[in-house]
Amino acid sequence: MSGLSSEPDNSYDIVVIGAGPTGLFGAFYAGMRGMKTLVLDALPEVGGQVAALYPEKYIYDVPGFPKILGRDLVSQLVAQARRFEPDVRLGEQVLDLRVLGERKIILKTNKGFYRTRSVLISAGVGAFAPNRLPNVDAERFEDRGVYYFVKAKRAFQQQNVLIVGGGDSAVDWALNLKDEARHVTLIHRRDQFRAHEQSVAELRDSTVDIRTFHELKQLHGNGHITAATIFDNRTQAEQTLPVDSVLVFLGFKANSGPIKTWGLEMEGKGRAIKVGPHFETNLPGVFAAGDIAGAPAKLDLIAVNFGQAAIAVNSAKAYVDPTASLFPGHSSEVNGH
Ligand SMILES: Cc1cc2nc3c(=O)[nH]c(=O)nc-3n(C[C@H](O)[C@H](O)[C@H](O)COP(=O)(O)OP(=O)(O)OC[C@H]3O[C@@H](n4cnc5c(N)ncnc54)[C@H](O)[C@@H]3O)c2cc1C
Repeated sequence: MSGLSSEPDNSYDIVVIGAGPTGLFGAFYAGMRGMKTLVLDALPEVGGQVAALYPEKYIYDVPGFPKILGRDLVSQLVAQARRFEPDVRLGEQVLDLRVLGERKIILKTNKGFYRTRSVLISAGVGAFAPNRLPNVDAERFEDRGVYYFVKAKRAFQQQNVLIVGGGDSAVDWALNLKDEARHVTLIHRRDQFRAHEQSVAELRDSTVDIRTFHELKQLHGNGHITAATIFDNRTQAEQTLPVDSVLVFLGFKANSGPIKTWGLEMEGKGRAIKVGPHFETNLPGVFAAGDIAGAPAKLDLIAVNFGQAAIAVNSAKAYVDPTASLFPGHSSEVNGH
C-alpha cells in the first residue's frame, strides 16, 4: 500500500466499514464498550441497502417494531449510534486494508489513511454507487445540475427540475419537490412505476409533469445545466426543456471488488468473508458481520445481522484490550441514563 511511510495520526480502536444496519448497530456497541470508533461508507448517506434500495418500504421483521419504514429504522439506528459520538465519514470507500502487526491495522480510502486497532467489515453486498446516466455525457455536469442524491429540498427552490427514473426515489422526490420547485417534470422509459401504489396514485393526481416512455437524450449548458433534450422512445420525437437540475434515480450497483484483495479468506463463491464463532476473519483484529459474513447458518436478515454485529464488536473489544471481558454487561445496568 503506497503512502504507508507517512502513517496517519488519526488512530481508532475500531473502524467500521459500511454504515448499513450492521455497521450502525456495531458502531453503537463499540461506543458502549468505550471504543474510539470511526464509521466509513462509500455512499454519501448512511443506511446501506435499506436507505439505498427500499427507504419507503415497511419492514415487518425487526424485533420490537411490528412494522417500520426503512428510512425510520435507519433514523433510529443513527440516533442509537450517535449517543457515543462515533466519527462518521461518508462518500469514502475503503480501498485497502493491511494488518501491520498486533493491533496495528492501516486502512486506505479514496480520501486518506486511517490507523486502527481493529476493524469490523460490515460491507453488505459491497460499496454502493448510484447507476449513472448513460450516453449523455453527464459527468461534466455532476454537482453542476446533475445530482444522484438530494440532501435538502430548499436547494431546488423555484427551479425547473427534471427527474429521471420510475422507482420509489424518483416518485417520492417528485412529490416532495413539486411545491418547492417552479416546475417538476418526471421522465420514465416505461409506463409502469416500481413504486408504492399510493405514491404513484398521488403522483398521477399532482402537478408533476409526467412523461412516460421518455428518456434523456442530451444535456445542455455551459458549466451548469440550462436545458435537457428528452425523447419519446416510441416515436423518437424530441423536445428540449429548460432545466436547472436533473435528479437521477436509476438505482445502485454494488462493488465488492477491493475487499477481495485484502487477503481475507472468502467463501460462497467468493462473495462472503469466512468467519469463525466470534465473527473473526483469518486476519488478526479484523471481524466481519452482516450480509458480507459467511456465517455457518447464513441468513441475510437485519435481525440476524444485529446479533452478529454485537458478537463481532464485543470480540473486537476483547482483542483490542485483552483485560476486557467479552460480555459487555447488560446495557440496562451499565448505561442507565
Ligand atoms: C429490496 C430489499 C428488501 C429487503 N427487506 C428486508 C426485510 O424486510 N427484512 C430484513 O431483515 N432484511 C431485508 N432485506 C435485507 C437487508 O436489507 C440486509 O440484510 C441488510 O441491509 C444488510 O445489512 P448490512 O449492514 O450487512 O449491509 P448493507 O445494508 O449492504 O450495507 C453495507 C454498506 O457498506 C458500504 N460499503 C461496502 N463496501 C465498502 C467499502 N469498501 N468502503 C466503504 N463502504 C463500503 C456500502 O456502501 C453499504 O452502505 C432486504 C433487502 C432488499 C434488497
